[in-house]
Amino acid sequence: MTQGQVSAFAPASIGNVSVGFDLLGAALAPIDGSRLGDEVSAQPAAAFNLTISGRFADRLPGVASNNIVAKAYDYFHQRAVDAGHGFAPCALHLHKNLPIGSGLGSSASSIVAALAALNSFYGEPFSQNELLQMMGALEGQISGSVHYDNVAPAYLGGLTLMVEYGQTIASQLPVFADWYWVVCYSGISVSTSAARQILPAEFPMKTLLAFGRQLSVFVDACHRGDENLAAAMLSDVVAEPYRKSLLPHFDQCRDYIMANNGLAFGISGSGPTVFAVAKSLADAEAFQRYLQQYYLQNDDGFCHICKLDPAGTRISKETL
Ligand SMILES: Nc1ncnc2c1ncn2[C@@H]1O[C@H](COP(=O)(O)OP(=O)(O)O)[C@@H](O)[C@H]1O
Ligand SMILES: N[C@@H](CCOP(=O)(O)O)C(=O)O
Repeated sequence: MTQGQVSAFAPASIGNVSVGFDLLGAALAPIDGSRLGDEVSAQPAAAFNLTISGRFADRLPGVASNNIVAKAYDYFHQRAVDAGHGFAPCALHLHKNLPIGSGLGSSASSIVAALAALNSFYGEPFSQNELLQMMGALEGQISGSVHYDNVAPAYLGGLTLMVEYGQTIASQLPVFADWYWVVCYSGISVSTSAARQILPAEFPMKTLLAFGRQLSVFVDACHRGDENLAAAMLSDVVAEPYRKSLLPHFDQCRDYIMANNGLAFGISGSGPTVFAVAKSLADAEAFQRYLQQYYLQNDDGFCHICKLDPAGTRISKETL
């Protein structure tokens, strides 16, 4: 156990990235250097305690034990004890920067920051893959089913493809470094669990074939560095047709972006955040201005120009 404080920052993420429902995710880093993600700190304490601060702290469950960070602590503790590790309590602090129910992987960011901070604080009892499995299990408690497309990019960084075979949960794809990812959170909340429930339980064969073709061609195009082909595949035949009805002005914004050099436009995770992909900073700035004018619904909303975050979760340590 570390004697000082350990902090972990986990970035916001785009789930699905249009083409890979539950299978593809991307970590985000605003180009203005702002920290779009949650941070959790652990420090020695006589008993467990969770304190919370940050812009969206007041939107979280009033009872701290219902916070996913407290659940992450209990789960980590149980798993450590089961694995035969000693365990002295610690206190956690959550800095909640991400809006809840935003489609930016808000719960995933808290989960990843909490488990990464705890693992570092207790001297890395769990491997990266064990920790990712634990992150997926906690995310499943919130959304109703295990999906790694937010926790994996938030932890590992970059553009992550879910493997879920043998010991490998996710692998990182090559990225197009010059792409800008403009993300716009409208300011309203959409529950991931509810947005999963409106999807059909079964899809027609035509949709299945389109989904398989687009995802596999996208992955192949990333590996071959064919950005036009990769961008052409970035559309969502699974969730967007059903979920866009929850998102005012979605079609209008897509029409503008795609008519003005946009490479792609889609729903980030389960929404309401949307993302637009631009090839130049000038295009990204134009998309940001348009989305700020037409997609924002209230003062909680925001719009960031991002690059993909190659680093994922960052750990910092302060010794006493
Ligand atoms: N630290 C936390 N961060 C985000 N959501 C949390 C946290 N702790 C508990 N929750 C609850 O988990 C649910 C998250 O909802 P969800 O729609 O999955 O959000 P998101 O898509 O932003 O991750 C909400 O009911 C929220 O109150
Ligand atoms: N694949 C999931 C992603 C949910 O992302 P979130 O940021 O809305 O939690 C889904 O589409 O349900």
